[in-house]
Amino acid sequence: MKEFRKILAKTKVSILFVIVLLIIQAACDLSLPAYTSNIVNVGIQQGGIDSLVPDAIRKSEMDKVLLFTKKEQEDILQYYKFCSKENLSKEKFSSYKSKYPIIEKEGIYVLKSNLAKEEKNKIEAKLKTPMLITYMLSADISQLSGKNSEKENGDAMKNSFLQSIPEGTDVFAVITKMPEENINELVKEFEKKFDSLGSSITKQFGISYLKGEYNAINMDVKSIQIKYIVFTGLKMLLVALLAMGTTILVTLLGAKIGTKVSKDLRSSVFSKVLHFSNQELNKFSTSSLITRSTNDIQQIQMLLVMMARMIVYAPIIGIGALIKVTRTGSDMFWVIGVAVGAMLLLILILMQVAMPKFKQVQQLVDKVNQVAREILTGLPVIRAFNTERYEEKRFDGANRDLTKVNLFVNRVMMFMMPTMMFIMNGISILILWVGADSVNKGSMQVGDIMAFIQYTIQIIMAFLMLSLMSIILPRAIVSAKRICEVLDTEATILDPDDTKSFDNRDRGYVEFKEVSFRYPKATENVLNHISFTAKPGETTAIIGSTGSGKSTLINLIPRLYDVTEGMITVNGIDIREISQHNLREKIGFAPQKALLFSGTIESNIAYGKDNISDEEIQKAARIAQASDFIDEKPEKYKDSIAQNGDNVSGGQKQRLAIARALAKDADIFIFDDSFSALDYKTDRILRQTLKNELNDRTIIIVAQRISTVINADQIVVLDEGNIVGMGKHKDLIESCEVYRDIAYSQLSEEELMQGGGVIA
Ligand SMILES: Nc1ncnc2c1ncn2[C@@H]1O[C@H](COP(=O)(O)OP(=O)(O)OP(=O)(O)O)[C@@H](O)[C@H]1O
Repeated sequence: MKEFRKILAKTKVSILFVIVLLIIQAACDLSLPAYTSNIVNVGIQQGGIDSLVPDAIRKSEMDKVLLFTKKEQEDILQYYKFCSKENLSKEKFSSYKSKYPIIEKEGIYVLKSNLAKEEKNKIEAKLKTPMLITYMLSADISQLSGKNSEKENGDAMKNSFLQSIPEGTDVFAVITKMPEENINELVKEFEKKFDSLGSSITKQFGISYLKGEYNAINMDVKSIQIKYIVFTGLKMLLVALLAMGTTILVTLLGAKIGTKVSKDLRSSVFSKVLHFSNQELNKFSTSSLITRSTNDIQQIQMLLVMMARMIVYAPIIGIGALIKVTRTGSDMFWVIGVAVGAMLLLILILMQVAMPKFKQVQQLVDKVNQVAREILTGLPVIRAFNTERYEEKRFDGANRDLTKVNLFVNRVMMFMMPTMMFIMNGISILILWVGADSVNKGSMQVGDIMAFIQYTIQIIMAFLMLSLMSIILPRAIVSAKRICEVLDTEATILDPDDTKSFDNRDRGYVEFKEVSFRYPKATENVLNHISFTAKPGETTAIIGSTGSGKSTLINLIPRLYDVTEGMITVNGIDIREISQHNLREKIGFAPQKALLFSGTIESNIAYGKDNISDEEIQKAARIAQASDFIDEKPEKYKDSIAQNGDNVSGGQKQRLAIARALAKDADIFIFDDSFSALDYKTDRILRQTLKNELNDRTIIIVAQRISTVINADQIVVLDEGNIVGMGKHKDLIESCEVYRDIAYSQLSEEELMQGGGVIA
């Protein structure tokens, strides 16, 4: 987990950058519904007039308005410039005339430019009520307002207020003469009525008043509307482009983070595995390690790519949309509860039905993989035993099971999309239904309903994204755990802090001192108190029945496992005190199972030594008795070797593995049953050449054949992990029963007396 965190920490900056981008994207996405609402409310319904502060107003009209706010008169007028034919220069006058044609007849107040929003809000607060009262008391209300609802409301208010005034009297002339207290009372009465009408309707009154005033000034009202719609549309377009840009960047970065993390994880897992001893390798199994470094890492990559989009974005947009919805001031909040509830119910039902099947799918995929691998690797055996039919049926069964569950899961998930669309459309209808009433009451505008629908959909989508993550997340968590298991496993074979080094003049002097060994988790020792010495210039052979511990014994020398008791020394130094690299440099090893790598004959022989010359390669091949068959190949040493060395015979493979060990020019050579696939003649010549060419090196040979060991300087006889005999052939034949049994089972007495008849 520690290393996993370390890998994620490397992408911390990119992840932070993605979060910032997602916040920008969410801000853009969240502002789009507000723009739509503004286009509908202000652009279409209010003719592009967005505030109740008149840009220009006739002097006569301003005088009427100011009647109802005498105390604030100066405060309001400071934001306006009075313009008339008399106080403007000729040029200014003509420019004002083109904009406000009425100026020819009457002076006007023009709002000062560059006013801050707060200042405008302040003016609006002061002017709104007086302007509305002026509107209500205007004689030609029916002309000013095109809407029936406004006309009805306006007429009703006007009639109730003006009952006391005789018909035909100028209302404003009367009010001008009224004492200030009476005017204040009048204003209060109107305020009460405005409050009862609702903010949306009173705003519409104010807008209607302004439209009428602008018409009276002969301003180009149409162009105000078009300007507002085009300007807001352009802003919307910019925001949408910004959202698009951030989406592309986030996707790119998400993919980059995902691939980088998976690349780093793959290298970490791989370098960890390379340092594993056989003990750790056995613990995980090779196929599981392959799956962990491919499929499991792929799951993490997928999660990281999606995480940016879903886990981070969904809460931002969900919470953002909730805040925006509350700001609309609507009382339809409960609709969101209904929507989210319906969504959660749908997801819950689907999860209940589909989730167990998801797990089953994974298990069935494993099964199909296992059967396919078994069949593909065992094809020669299947053909030899004519069991193609049976295997076909076996594969078909596994395949069919997987298809069945997959189809079920897909059918269930198929319901998800249409049902989700149904819920979304249903919720939209519900919002329209409830919202229509709010519009009627004047507490909401049409554009607000549109924005409300869009925000609700954004909230639903956020929940949906999070629930989708709940499907992907458990799988990725399992994969992360499997990867961490590998990363957290410490190799049991480690270099000491202070390593000793060999004296370069010494050859390899190998000594086993009372060595015992037990495999991890095994209950009994495989080797017991083994003590012997393998000296330079001598061949030490190890012989014993199958399972007696021969391979185990020699695997201890290059520290593929560590001894459990006793010690092994090379040139007098405990091999655990030397670095693994230095120790293994000293050893040329030909394992029991000759394993070649894909490449050429040359690359395989040169595998263990840097900067090896062609002569050295050819010499190693010659000693290993491989040059004859190599020379027959069309491309000789450049001839290709397939994966696992599948395009050469068993004997040829062994000879190349021996050549590879020899090319290393080491001090200690270990051959683990490496001559078993060789014919007797080659075996004999090879041993003879080895003896001649490597006369100052330590040779350790594990063998089953008595003829291979008969001429060794020292033969160690193993039986059930114990040394039961040690010495030369002649002595052992007389003194060691186990050796004698092996010998007699392979050669006739006569051959044995002649020294095997095959001994060089
Ligand atoms: N990785 C392992 N984990 C547990 N036990 C093991 C492992 N490898 C080998 N053994 C056991 O250790 C014993 C000795 O095995 P080893 O391979 O050393 O025998 P061997 O003499 O080389 O046999 P052969 O001649 O058949 O290659 C056997 O009983 C075997 O089952």
